[in-house]
Amino acid sequence: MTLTTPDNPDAHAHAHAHAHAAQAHGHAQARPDAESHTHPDANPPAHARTEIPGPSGLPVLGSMLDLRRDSLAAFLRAHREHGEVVRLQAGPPGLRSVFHAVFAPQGVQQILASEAANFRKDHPLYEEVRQSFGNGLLTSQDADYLRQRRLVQPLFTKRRVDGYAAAVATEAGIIAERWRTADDATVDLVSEMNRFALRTVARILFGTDVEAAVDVIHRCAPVISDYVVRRAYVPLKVPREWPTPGNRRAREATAEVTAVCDRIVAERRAAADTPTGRMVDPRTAGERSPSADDLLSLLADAGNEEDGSLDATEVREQVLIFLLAGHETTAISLAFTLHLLARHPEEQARVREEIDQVLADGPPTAADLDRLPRVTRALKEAMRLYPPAPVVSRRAVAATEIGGFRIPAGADVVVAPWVTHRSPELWADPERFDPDRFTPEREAGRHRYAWFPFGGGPRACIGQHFSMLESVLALATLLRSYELDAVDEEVPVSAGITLQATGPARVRLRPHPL
Ligand code: HEM
Repeated sequence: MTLTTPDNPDAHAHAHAHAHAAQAHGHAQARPDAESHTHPDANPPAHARTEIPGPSGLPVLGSMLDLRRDSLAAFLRAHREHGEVVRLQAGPPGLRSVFHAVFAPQGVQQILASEAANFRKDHPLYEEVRQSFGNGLLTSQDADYLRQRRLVQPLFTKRRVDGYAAAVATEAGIIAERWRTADDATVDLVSEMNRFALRTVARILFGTDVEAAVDVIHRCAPVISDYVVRRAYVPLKVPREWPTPGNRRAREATAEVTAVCDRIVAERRAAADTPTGRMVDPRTAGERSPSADDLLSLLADAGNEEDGSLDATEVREQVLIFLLAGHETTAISLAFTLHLLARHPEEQARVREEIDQVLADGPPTAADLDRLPRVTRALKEAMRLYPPAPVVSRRAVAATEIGGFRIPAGADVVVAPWVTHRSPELWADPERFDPDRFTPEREAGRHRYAWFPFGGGPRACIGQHFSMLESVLALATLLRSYELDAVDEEVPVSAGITLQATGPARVRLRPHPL
């Protein structure tokens, strides 16, 4: 897999220097990496076309209803009918919101990587996410972002991530055990994997004291996510303070998750003097065991520092962002991998054969990761068909050119793994589940941004290595214990902040002899 986020902590110093240089131009948002060249003053060449094609939609509402009803289908149709750069408009004249969608890998690379400094997280969707979930690593920009990323990066180096394998295997083992008592031997993968991923990220990043948070996040996160997405695309927003039922529901849900995060932080602070709760120096964090220097320790410690590297609100917001970003995405990729394998028994048998050959009696370890390429390929193919972050949004600072079209300054722009991953120009028979698309030979011939479930460039997912490890080990644990038959053939989806399964993905379980 091509991954863009460097594990090497040295990359920070390098990136930092770049970011400062970019800041001097007034647009730095990020930690540019080797891939990223900033063109903050980019002027599109005169020959760039200003008329961007796109659906005209309804005379008054434009594409609003299509986008509301099924934005993923609307994007696919826009690509099919209008090409690689499309202009969409929604809402009545005067209140119309206009945005651009870019589908070709070259354009995606420009937005996420090579012109990353010109494409900021100022898009209305990110503004709403920021207001609801706070200024954590996913949403912050500029100096705040650099500070936060430097602080948490040591938790995501390869060595640290390998150290999380035991906790992942334990949590996956708990799910496998739970399934032994499932009613009618049938489970819904969507809710099962949600629970697994939330418990796992909570355990790894926050220690073991988060049981209470699991239920609250489970219940409240979807309410807040729905609210955020609904607000992001309406031309005229009702102020958040008004006492409408929608505002009230979202406010109550936010208050609950905030209280839970505050409680987690407070409990850890109270335990700070005990040997297990000891705060540590983030500079030496990599040298210690995961339980003694998890995310919460790093954050709480930084929150204590006199130079104010993180204030109390930032600590809580970081906790919240990591709980959310760290579970829904992995959960959906796991659920769809298992469900696709349940729908493709021959592929499931090939994957299981590999697992049976590779795994010894005990739980899987990080060392098994490279020895399970078939499992990894099935996971990557599931993330192609069901990218957990189906759409990623930005706002252009300066005008630029993409694919021969002029993107104006201030334009809202989205890239959509959902569409690029299904483009017939890039993927033969794109709807077919075919894990062999991800053999090393076939991957080598592909554009870096033909497959980008983790985003790319300086703001690529910090959790990607962890998520891959977690998913492969969980798949190995579950598939070596159970054979799966699909009960639901199709699982309906919609685009929230992450991809949402809007129906169950049930499978029937048959114990697989060990
Ligand atoms: C299949 C699993 C996952 C997928 C598909 C995924 C996808 C993404 C994508 C597309 C982005 C970039 C968003 C943008 O450019 O606007 C991102 C960023 C991020 N993800 Fe993930 N993610 C996954 C798992 C995780 C996990 C397990 C964690 C935490 C433990 C995590 C934490 C984050 C954070 C904090 C960011 C912001 C990083 C930054 O801007 O520096 N993600 N993720």
